Amino acid sequence: MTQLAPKPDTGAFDRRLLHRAKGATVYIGVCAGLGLAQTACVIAGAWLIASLIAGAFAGGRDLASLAPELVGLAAVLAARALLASVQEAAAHRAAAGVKSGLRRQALDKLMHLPSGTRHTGETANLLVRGVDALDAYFARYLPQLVLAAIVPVGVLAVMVVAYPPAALIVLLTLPLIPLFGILIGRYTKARAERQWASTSALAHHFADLVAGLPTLKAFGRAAKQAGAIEATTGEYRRRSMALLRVAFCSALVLELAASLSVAIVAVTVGVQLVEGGLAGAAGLQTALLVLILAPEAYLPLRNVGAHYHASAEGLAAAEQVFGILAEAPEPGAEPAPEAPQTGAAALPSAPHIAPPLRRAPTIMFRRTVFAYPGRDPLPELSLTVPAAQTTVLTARSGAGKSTLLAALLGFRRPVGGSIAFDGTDLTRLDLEAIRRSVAWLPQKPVLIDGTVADNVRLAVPYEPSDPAVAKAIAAAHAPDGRRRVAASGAGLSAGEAARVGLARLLLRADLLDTPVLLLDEPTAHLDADTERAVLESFEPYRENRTVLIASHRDAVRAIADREVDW
Ligand SMILES: Nc1ncnc2c1ncn2[C@@H]1O[C@H](COP(=O)(O)OP(=O)(O)OP(=O)(O)O)[C@@H](O)[C@H]1O
Repeated sequence: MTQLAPKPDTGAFDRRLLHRAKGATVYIGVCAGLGLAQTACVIAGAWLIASLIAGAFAGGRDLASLAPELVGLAAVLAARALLASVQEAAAHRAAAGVKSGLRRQALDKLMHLPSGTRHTGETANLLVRGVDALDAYFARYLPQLVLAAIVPVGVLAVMVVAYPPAALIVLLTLPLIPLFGILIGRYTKARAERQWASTSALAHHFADLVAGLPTLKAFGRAAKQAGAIEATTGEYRRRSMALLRVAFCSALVLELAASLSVAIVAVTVGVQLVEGGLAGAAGLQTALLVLILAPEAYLPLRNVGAHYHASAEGLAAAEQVFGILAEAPEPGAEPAPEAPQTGAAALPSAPHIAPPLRRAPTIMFRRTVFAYPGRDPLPELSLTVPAAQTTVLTARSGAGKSTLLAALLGFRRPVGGSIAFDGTDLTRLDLEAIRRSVAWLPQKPVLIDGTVADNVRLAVPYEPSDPAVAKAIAAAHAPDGRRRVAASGAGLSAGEAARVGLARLLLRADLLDTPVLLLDEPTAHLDADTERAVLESFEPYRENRTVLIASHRDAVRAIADREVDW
């Protein structure tokens, strides 16, 4: 499981989050503007209520003379409601922008990181559910944080003028709220990270389980998984409850501190009223103004504490996204291009993308060593793949043939030695350009939901013509182009799926004129007759290309110019 980055920066403002998010600074500005307006409404509302009550009960004013205050109060209440809805709309807009920006950056980065090092279920959970959890940060926590910086100042200023002793009490007790909030927040952060880790583990586990369910059923082990699921969900429940416990306790503590502080103000004001320090209608109005305003000073600070818990999960997820963004890209990787807005419409219309390698290259592995985490490194390998020839790798299973093919595309990086195309080290070449020069058939081609033809069309970065697709399908002896394929190739036999993959390779070789062909066990699932037919159709594609095939099959070895074992 990907670990959380060691140096979190998730204080009041997560600067990296705001820095990464276009428009977030504007949003903070909008929040500040709305905060000022809300503060004005709070003060005006309190003053109007105090004036109404004092006027009616101590000043002997009738309903008609109170009308201006009543209208004013209605206007203030309407303005508060309007500001709240504008705030809500701005928050959702900002959150949507930030989330899509983060997802795009993470996906761009993932495209340039070595494949196979990250669990799919976990990554999907992070970029969907995890990033969604940032809603609470942007829509709830940040606005309250801005209000917490503005409202108490405005309220205190009014209190200083109206009744300084109450202002002094609020000034002395107000810091208790953030102090308690910070103390509790330290607990929350660690717990939110643990809870997020268990969510990731749960997603990881479920994705594996669903993918492996047919196999588990065949071996009669499906029911046994219930225990494992129970343990993972139990862990998730335990950690979620622990986080909620802290959240409830925190709300209680902050509530208590605020209530006690307001009570002290109320007692002080009450004593003054009784002793005559605040006499008459004016005295009553001042007392009411102070009593109404005092809780308003504490409210945004209490809300900051409460919303911090709700936003903690999103921040823990954002931390992991930053981990991805900070990872070193593949050597030679180009900066991430702007993501296209839509699928088909964004495809380039020009049907020709010049392959950067103009002719079939000689590929050299010099004392190259590959290693997988937690495994002994594979044996050192030196090997020359001659230009414009077909080389078949026949090394034993597990020797590293697929690894070697993947390395030519930059999906695996050697830990020692080097790989060179025509004498130039791969690390000094433009990896995207190299990939555009290569047509690759992996051992298990990825198939998507659609028709066979849809799957073959994926070979090139634009919409290929129907005759070109049909030609590739025929040459690979793949099933009819109109046949439906479900996700992951369901609906096709293993041999049929391999031939759809081969058709993809042939289409790419044809249309992009790729000088390098890499094939991993292209005929592993085929009967002898189909294998012969496929290899015959493949013959013209091998001409003037550097072809590297991993295979143990005699028919494939028979077409090789060179065989390599190690
Ligand atoms: N993602 C991975 N994580 C850890 N080890 C891996 C990973 N992929 C491959 N390996 C290991 O690296 C070694 C080489 O694997 P590779 O698939 O390259 O061998 P291969 O020669 O293509 O095998 P085969 O002929 O069976 O396809 C194997 O021991 C394999 O277990």
